[in-house]
Amino acid sequence: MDWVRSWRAALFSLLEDVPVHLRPLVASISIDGTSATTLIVDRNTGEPLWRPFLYNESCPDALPTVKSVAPANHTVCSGSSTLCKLVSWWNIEESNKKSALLLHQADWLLWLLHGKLGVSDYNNALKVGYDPASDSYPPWLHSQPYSQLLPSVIAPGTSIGNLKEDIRTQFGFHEDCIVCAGTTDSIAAFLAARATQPGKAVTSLGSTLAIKLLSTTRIDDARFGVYSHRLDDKWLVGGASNTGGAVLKQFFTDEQLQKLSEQINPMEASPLDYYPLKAVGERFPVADPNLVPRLHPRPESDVEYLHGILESIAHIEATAYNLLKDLGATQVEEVFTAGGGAKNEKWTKIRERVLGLPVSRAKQTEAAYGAALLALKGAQHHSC
Ligand SMILES: Nc1ncnc2c1ncn2[C@@H]1O[C@H](COP(=O)(O)OP(=O)(O)O)[C@@H](O)[C@H]1O
Ligand SMILES: O=C(CO)[C@H](O)[C@H](O)COP(=O)(O)O
Repeated sequence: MDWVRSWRAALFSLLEDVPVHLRPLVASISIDGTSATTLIVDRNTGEPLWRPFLYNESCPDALPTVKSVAPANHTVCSGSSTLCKLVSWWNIEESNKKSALLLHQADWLLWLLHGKLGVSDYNNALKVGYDPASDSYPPWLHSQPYSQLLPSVIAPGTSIGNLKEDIRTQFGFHEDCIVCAGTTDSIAAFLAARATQPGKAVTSLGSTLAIKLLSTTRIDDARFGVYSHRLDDKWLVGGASNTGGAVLKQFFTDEQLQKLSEQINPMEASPLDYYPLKAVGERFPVADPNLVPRLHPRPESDVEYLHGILESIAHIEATAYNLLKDLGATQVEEVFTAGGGAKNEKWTKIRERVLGLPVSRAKQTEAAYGAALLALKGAQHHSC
């Protein structure tokens, strides 16, 4: 799979999809990307020098080096962190080190639109080691030879520049249309839910299960895959589990999920106890690269099987929220749901019972809506 080509093609096909009469009205554009999806590109041309490292890839070979330079239990001390991907590349690459630049998926796609190479945002840059509290790369990272690859970092939603002229004229966008720094996919989902009070949380039930709780305290603990993203003057505390919709997809189509779910009684606890994963390895609330999926015994009834999987994922979610409480985050009061799993009302009821909290579908469940809100913020700020 040529990921980079397909991402570029998807971006331009989306621009094509904007109705022609609306294009001149677009004031601002932003993009969210999958967190820790990492590209090493040529700093002059922007062309990839290496295949992209995907968000869920692990580079355990780099972990000892990273642990030797980073503070204990720092977010980068996980095999799937962006920094481990960078160090892994640095250790195997011979020739292109001087001309290389690191970008995240959203940074690179935004660069295609604004043309200024080397800009990231402090959400995407967290897992490469950027410190959003001091708004800088820490000295332990700056002193490493591979720090020369790090992009400059600005706040999500900040205007980077105007939409490139060739794209503007090709598609008919306005000459004042700006391109703003983006964020990660699950932060965009949080923004889409418009949860603004500490104690409000968003669980993204997409291919994976990502949790974000708005907290006044910051918590980072790689032992459990817990980290905090900055959201203005507060913290989005949470983590991402490898469980989620991708596991459901292995067994059921979306139509089957809908039909089978209708037959589940969500008030009844399933006796089945699974740890649903697509492959070996978990990030949060247990950080264990060797955790083995548990999806057996499989009952004859597909309804019972699905009930067991949905309930088991709800238990992982409950463990995650309890862990955040134990580590000192603001107490969770209410959970909104985003992503493909948000439409499953039976699952919402199961989760409400297991979590002991009010759970509802977010008004906007698409991360792209959150990216659009960031673009709006950028446009408003730009015009002031
Ligand atoms: N009715 C449903 N109940 C639970 N999960 C569902 C349902 N319909 C779709 N899904 C799951 O939603 C996931 C897709 O959600 P989406 O947010 O688009 O994922 P991604 O994280 O890949 O963007 C699929 O993995 C699918 O199994
Ligand atoms: O698993 C994921 C990819 O779908 C999560 O969305 C991602 O890892 C969450 O990262 P972040 O908290 O940095 O947004």
